[in-house]
Amino acid sequence: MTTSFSELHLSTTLQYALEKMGFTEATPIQAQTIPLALQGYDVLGQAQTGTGKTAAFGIPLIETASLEEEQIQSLVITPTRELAIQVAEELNRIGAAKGIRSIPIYGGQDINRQIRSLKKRPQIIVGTPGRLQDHIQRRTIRLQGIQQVVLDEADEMLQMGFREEIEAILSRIPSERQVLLFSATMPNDIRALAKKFMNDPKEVKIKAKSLTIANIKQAYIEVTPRQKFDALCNLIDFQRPELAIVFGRTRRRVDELVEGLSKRGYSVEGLHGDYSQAHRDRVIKSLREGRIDIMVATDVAARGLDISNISHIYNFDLTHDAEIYVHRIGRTGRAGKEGTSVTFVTPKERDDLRNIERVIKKKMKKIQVPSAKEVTVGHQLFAVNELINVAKNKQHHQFIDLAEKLLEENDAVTLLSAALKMITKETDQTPVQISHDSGLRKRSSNNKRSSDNRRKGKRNFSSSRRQQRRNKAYS
Ligand SMILES: Nc1ncnc2c1ncn2[C@@H]1O[C@H](COP(=O)(O)OP(=O)(O)OP(=O)(O)O)[C@@H](O)[C@H]1O
Ligand SMILES: [Mg+2]
Repeated sequence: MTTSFSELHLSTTLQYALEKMGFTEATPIQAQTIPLALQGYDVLGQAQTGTGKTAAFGIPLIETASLEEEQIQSLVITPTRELAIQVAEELNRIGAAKGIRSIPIYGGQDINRQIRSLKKRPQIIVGTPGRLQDHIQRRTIRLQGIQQVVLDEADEMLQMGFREEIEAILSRIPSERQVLLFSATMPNDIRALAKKFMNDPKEVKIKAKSLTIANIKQAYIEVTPRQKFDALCNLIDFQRPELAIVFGRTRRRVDELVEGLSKRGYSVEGLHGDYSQAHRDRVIKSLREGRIDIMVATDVAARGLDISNISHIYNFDLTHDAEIYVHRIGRTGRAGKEGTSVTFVTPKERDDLRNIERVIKKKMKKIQVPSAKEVTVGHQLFAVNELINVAKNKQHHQFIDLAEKLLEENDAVTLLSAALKMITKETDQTPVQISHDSGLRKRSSNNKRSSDNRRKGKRNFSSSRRQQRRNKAYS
């Protein structure tokens, strides 16, 4: 059953904006949560990655926003800076026809510049918890006019140690506000937060067999740590992703992978918390615009990022947190597109893989790493296809005279095979050393991301500060 936006009784201005964006029908999470949010209920919304949760909260915010009121009306809180930028952009697209403006507010950007843009009185602010707190304390953001608060990826913000900031922000917002909370994953501690700060929320969970979306083909390979890098190159060469994200465990791993892949001739950039915000913005933009083919990232890129042409996710390092896994692979297969993920598993990590499969309720398919010979054949087939496509699309006319001349003195097979040799990518064997990584550490009872803790619904607050430091490292 499908729901059109007109059935949701949206204003014609908004329907027009959505049509212009190419949104013809509401996704299930939108169909179920938009009416509730428009009626003023608090909403807890859970749906798989890439299924339109941003517009599910964005549409009601914009529909109810008023152009007359000269103050901030809605606040959206996101865990990462990249996400704040992306969500503000999507809200601006939805709100443009009505004249509703959203601005992103995040750490790493000049605060005075942000203060100047706040003076232009946007109706919606999308920010990361730390920087929002900063503005609230400076009184450059005033909360008394806020009618709606959205927590996007609330579970991640708690995991990152932002509980204090979020609670502090929520406790300063007028109590008659509406709170909307969205994520693809809803661990138990979110419900505790919801109980404390939401008013009898309506819970909407889009039913699915698995936590992960069906249009992502999920595979894994078994490799030793030493084989990982060559396996990655072979997979990339064989699968030929349109755009790919490779997830590494640490910043150092990410740096080494970027260096190694560049040495082998791939067009690649890295993303992690040590880079300046300007660099991070450039990398995301390059990937969006297809100026690079591969982004290697820490989990800072695991949540919410929406780049439609990402066709492949490589989990170079396994995560033992099934929720992180869900979000990582969810960077592909968005808005109905197909995607592929390949997870690298060392012999020691087999149990962790099984644990993820159990939590997501889906088995991954074991595949073999393509051999060097298969990769070579793949390169050759690709070259042949390229050649045939150029011929089919008649892009070769200016070479016809030259070809005829060449054929007077040489035979066709020799010439054609020489041409194929020239356009076939050669497998690059440049030696690359990636530092030894001891793999996943044993789960400890102190680890907040440990599934054991979650199962018991137990939270470990004592490590909150440590976690916060880690999150700064991470974001
Ligand atoms: N009704 C719709 N019709 C067509 N495309 C849509 C619709 N709603 C959203 N989209 C598009 O789908 C893509 C994914 O949406 P969005 O980023 O909101 O997903 P999400 O559910 O928040 O995923 P994640 O859990 O990874 O954050 C976006 O490019 C968005 O513009
Ligand atoms: Mg999202």
